[in-house]
Amino acid sequence: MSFNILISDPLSEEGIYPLRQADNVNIVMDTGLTNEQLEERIHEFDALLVRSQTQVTRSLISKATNLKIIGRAGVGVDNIDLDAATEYGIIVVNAPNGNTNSAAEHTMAMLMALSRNIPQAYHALKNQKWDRKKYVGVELKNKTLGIVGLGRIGVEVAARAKGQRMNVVAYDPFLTEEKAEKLGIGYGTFEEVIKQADFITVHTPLLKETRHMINADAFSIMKNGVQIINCARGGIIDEDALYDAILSGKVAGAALDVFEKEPFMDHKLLELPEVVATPHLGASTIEAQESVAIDVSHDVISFLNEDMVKNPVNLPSLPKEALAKIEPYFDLAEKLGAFLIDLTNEVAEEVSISYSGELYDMDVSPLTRNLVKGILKRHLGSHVNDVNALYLAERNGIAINENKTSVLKGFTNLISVEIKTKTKQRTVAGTLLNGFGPRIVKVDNYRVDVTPKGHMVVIQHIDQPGVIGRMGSMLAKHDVNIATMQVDRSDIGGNAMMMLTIDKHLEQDALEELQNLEEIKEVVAIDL
Ligand SMILES: NC(=O)c1ccc[n+]([C@@H]2O[C@H](COP(=O)([O-])OP(=O)(O)OC[C@H]3O[C@@H](n4cnc5c(N)ncnc54)[C@H](O)[C@@H]3O)[C@@H](O)[C@H]2O)c1
Ligand SMILES: O=C(O)CC[C@@H](O)C(=O)O
Repeated sequence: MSFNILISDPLSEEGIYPLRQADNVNIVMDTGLTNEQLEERIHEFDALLVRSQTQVTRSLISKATNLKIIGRAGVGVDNIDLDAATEYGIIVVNAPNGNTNSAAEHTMAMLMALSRNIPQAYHALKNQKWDRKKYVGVELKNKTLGIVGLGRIGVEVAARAKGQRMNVVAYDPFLTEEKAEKLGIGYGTFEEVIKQADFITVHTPLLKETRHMINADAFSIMKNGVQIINCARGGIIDEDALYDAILSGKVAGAALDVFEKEPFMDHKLLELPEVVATPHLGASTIEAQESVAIDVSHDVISFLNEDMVKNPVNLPSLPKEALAKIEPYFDLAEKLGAFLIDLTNEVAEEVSISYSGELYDMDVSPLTRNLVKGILKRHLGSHVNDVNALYLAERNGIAINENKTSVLKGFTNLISVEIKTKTKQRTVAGTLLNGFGPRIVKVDNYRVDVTPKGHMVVIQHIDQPGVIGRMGSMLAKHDVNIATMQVDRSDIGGNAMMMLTIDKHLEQDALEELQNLEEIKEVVAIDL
């Protein structure tokens, strides 16, 4: 199978070497497409690789009928409509580590440029002004740097600032006392941190909670003469409030690499001499660009060829070891879902999944997604995948319940699923037999032992002599060969279930003939 890949933002040529090496991809690098041109062409591609310029909007995604993966060569994915990608079953991957160092170094460069007025002094000198008085700066040593957002970049900035002999104090909802101690920094609430800082640098993503978190209220509690740096995302700082705070003298300087609207050119902030600015250059180093492009290229190739990614954004990712443990169950989970929906032959309203035995200690979320995928594919088709299965279940009003228990008799692991539809309630349970693969071991209250594969027939009947013989001859009449047969019953002469695996699909006429036998209550053909 070959794949078409579009690269719509400039990516490092060395970085996309893994893509160039793959023999089943056709790469189109076109970084000059307008939004309209992109929308016209996007259906041609299986993968789209971007940096921060291309706006991957809902409208674009809705036209991307063949798109399977969007790769973001960088961290921030705010130029990608993640909800739309998830809904359309398109996986989004990023390169979260490749530019951390460069972004941290750029932050330090901004901090130093700001504290020593380097850009302003340089600009004056270029304009024939030798002014040593005007550009007196301040030392960083013994000043307090407040870091808002102590993730990958925040941590690196903290280490570098300590190297400058600064006191570092940070706020991050996930920052614990132990972590702060280990890093040798102080910590506090948002207010506590921004109140005591001489310099404040933000390193959060742009989220609902972080949009304008540095606003007029925040400025009002900061020290007079505070200096602010934003190398994270435009919008974390309220630009109008920053402008006012600089004019009022509250803020002595600001260094900005990112802006609410980019490109950022005709803005009143740029007219202020206290503002130092770069055009979103935090990740613009040869090393970072190569590294993010390599990471994202590897993920795109391995997703297209093997369905595996390291850095998914719209799918929870598991550590390698945890994934290796849970992966063997994927097929069983999907098959149980598919089996159950064929058995009920009605749209699901509620699905309750119980994981037992050794599954108790595992992160089973990928199994739930696979199981729900198996259920939904029957009515929603092949566009259901791991990315959108839970979203589509929710959108279609299907409640998904999940529970775990460590207690289990007989098997080492068991997945039991109950499905409720408008008129039915059915259950199936399956296990992964060590060395033998997946097995269905229970259907409703009947015990079976069947590999969930190929063509099956589930027959509910009355337990009485002759049924099996009559059924066998009827199937023979339709040239249906029985591969395996299992029978279980509730009690002598009561209800019973027969489960057959057969060598071909059971046609409707054969199914109806079976159904017409007096002792038979229900016949369901299942093809997995
Ligand atoms: N200027 C550039 O070119 C450039 C380059 C790389 C990254 N970035 C941006 O830098 C930012 C940080 O990147 P990262 O790789 O360190 O991300 P990260 O995910 O490792 O860290 C983000 C941190 O922000 C914290 N956070 C979230 N909400 C918060 C809140 N309300 N208050 C305080 N902290 C909060 C998170 O807990 C996390 O620790 C992102 O916005 C990213 O897009 C910019
Ligand atoms: O692509 C870029 O240069 C910017 C990347 C940066 O903003 C990021 O979030 O990784």
